[in-house]
Amino acid sequence: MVVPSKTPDRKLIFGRGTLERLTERIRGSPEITAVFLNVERMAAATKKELEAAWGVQVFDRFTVVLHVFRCHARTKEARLQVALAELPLLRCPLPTQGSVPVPHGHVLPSPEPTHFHARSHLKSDVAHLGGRGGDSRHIMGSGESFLQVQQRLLKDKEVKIRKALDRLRRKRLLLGQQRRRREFPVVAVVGYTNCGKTTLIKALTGDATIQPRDQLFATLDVTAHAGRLPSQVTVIYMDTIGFLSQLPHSLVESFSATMEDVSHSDLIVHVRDVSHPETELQKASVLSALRALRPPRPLLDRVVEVANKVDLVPGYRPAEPGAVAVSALLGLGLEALKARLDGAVLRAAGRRVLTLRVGLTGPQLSWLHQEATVQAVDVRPEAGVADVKVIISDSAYGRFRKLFPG
Ligand SMILES: Nc1nc2c(ncn2[C@@H]2O[C@H](COP(=O)(O)OP(=O)(O)OP(=O)(O)O)[C@@H](O)[C@H]2O)c(=O)[nH]1
Ligand SMILES: [Mg+2]
Repeated sequence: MVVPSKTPDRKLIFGRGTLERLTERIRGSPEITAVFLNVERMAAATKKELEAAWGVQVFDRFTVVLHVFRCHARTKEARLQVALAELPLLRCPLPTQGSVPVPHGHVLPSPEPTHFHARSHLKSDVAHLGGRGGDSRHIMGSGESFLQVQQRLLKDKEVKIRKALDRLRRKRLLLGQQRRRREFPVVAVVGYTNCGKTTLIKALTGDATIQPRDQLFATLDVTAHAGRLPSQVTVIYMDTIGFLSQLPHSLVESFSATMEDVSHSDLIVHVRDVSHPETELQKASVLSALRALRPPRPLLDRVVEVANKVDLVPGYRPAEPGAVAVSALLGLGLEALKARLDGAVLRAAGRRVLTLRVGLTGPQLSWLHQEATVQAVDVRPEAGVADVKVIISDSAYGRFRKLFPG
């Protein structure tokens, strides 16, 4: 049964007739224990009204995604980001069962800084104040209404969370700088949630500690894993949070700090689940979210497209010319991908892999050993030359040509 809906920010999501049909269907189906409405946000009043009419809990995208995020948040940063995203939920008047009148001279409990399960704790902070949600009664002596106190507590909490996030962000920035100083190129692996980013990184690095899972938003923290490319260059793969189309705005904002890392990477790899019926839509949604991060132009122009899960699509051929088809799970196409990454990473770093023919008696060979990374030397004594495979920066190559013309 497909029914038309109005825009989510209007108080009514359904027309009267549709609502009646839905109510009849839901009330008549005891197996329905909850209803998910595919709208970004529902007004608190709408939610209450629908729950009263249907007798089951009703969820929107925001609450479901937030719940998934909360279940998967492991690091302090992820938990803080979830807490920050949760705050708008608390801004609606809170339910008030069991609240007590304000005792004379009651001192406001200050919000507990280490608790970030915002809803329950804040609810109890505020419940101490008593009164009905939205009540404009003044609290003795303070000159503030219930609503004002509630807003102030929430604001305090927000400031605290933002400060804590900021501290973590600065720490991460420092780590990023250290990483850059060590000069390992960073490859950011991005894609729609559940497309196989974590599985791919596991396959590329052989890191046995990585755990891909068949869940949305299994990865909620940016993690780094070292791997080696055929040119022997070591790169850091960055596993990132999956994208989801129409992700609620406040969630996007909360997690944008994490995604800043993507803008600071040397190369972006975009993984797609080509077995998914909505793979094209997912691609469009990821690319537009990526553009919104405003990464440097060259980074965006060099995105390597990976078509994953080809094992599920017999006879798959990538539609776009540059895409590399792989099965991260079965390990298909990984060598071709590594070769592509090798070229792209070196190009991003202003380096290239070249095979140069040099004379055995001249100074070129020792010059190359000094100024470039020599990977292989193939000596041809009969011709008095050697073919030298090197990774060389564009500028060093320019000097080489100048010093040893011809
Ligand atoms: N058949 C098949 N399944 C795959 C392939 N790659 C990944 N999967 C499965 O897809 C599911 C999601 O994989 P993950 O690697 O966790 O996906 P992710 O993109 O990291 O997901 P999030 O972290 O939630 O955004 C897992 O069940 C994987 O086993 C593949 O090439 N073929
Ligand atoms: Mg993952």
